[in-house]
Amino acid sequence: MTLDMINDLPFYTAQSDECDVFELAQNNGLPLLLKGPTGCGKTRFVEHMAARLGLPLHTVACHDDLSAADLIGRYLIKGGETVWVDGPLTRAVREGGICYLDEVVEARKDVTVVLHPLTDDRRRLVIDRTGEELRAPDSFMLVASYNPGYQNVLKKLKPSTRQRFLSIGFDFPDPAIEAGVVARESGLDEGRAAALVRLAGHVRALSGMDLEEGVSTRLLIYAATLIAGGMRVDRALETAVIEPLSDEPDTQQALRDLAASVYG
Ligand SMILES: Nc1ncnc2c1ncn2[C@@H]1O[C@H](COP(=O)(O)OP(=O)(O)OP(=O)(O)O)[C@@H](O)[C@H]1O
Repeated sequence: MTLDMINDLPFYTAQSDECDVFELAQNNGLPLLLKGPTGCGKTRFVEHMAARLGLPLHTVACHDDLSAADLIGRYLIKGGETVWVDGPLTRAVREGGICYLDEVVEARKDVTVVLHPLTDDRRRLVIDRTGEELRAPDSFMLVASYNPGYQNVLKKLKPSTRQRFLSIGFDFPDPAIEAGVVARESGLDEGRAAALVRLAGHVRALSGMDLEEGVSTRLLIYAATLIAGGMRVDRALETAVIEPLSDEPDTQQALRDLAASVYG
């Protein structure tokens, strides 16, 4: 039995010293930015660390319609009365917990500016609508993630935002670690999980195709889950890897050829 299971923590295998960095950042009231491709474990890492530190976690999936009120809160009519309802950022500040802004680069710049007084030594959240100014408790931590791989020139974090965060670069784990993660999450045996990870290595090395990004650990876990459930490997790869990665017939064929070379 692993320590994670004993403590009932969300399962997470560290890639490097990211757990120590997170803990030091949290201890010192510093915000943290996680950069890396989709499905490589950033969210799981935050869930694991929040549980390990015993802090409540409020996660926000950022998008371009997200308003400052979505983060901070708004007045709502309830039973004929107007009541103030905290947003996830305010809840995290009040509770001294963690607020995780997933894909923060999707949020409008006027929203990210709300974060500025919270992410420097002021550590304050101003709630204009209620006239409150909250001082974040020492345990409060802001964590954000983004995927630099999308190379969307229009969507970049302002330097004044990104230079308020410590940053950790994530990538897909080393093959042995990734095979362990895939096996553990799907129930597939390590040998067949390792074959999926080998295929992933080839897919991630492909260049000049219409793949915006290599196959994620998340998709490998999907494929492994289908295989563990009794699906033929080629069908599982079609559904969990090839179709999700590309709509282009030529690219799909190239992926099938790669799979054939691994599974020969
Ligand atoms: N190091 C790891 N330890 C344990 N599980 C992992 C690890 N890396 C990836 N996973 C698994 O991969 C899945 C996808 O990871 P996660 O949701 O954390 O990705 P993400 O990087 O946050 O993706 P996105 O940017 O799309 O939100 C997790 O649900 C988990 O099953």
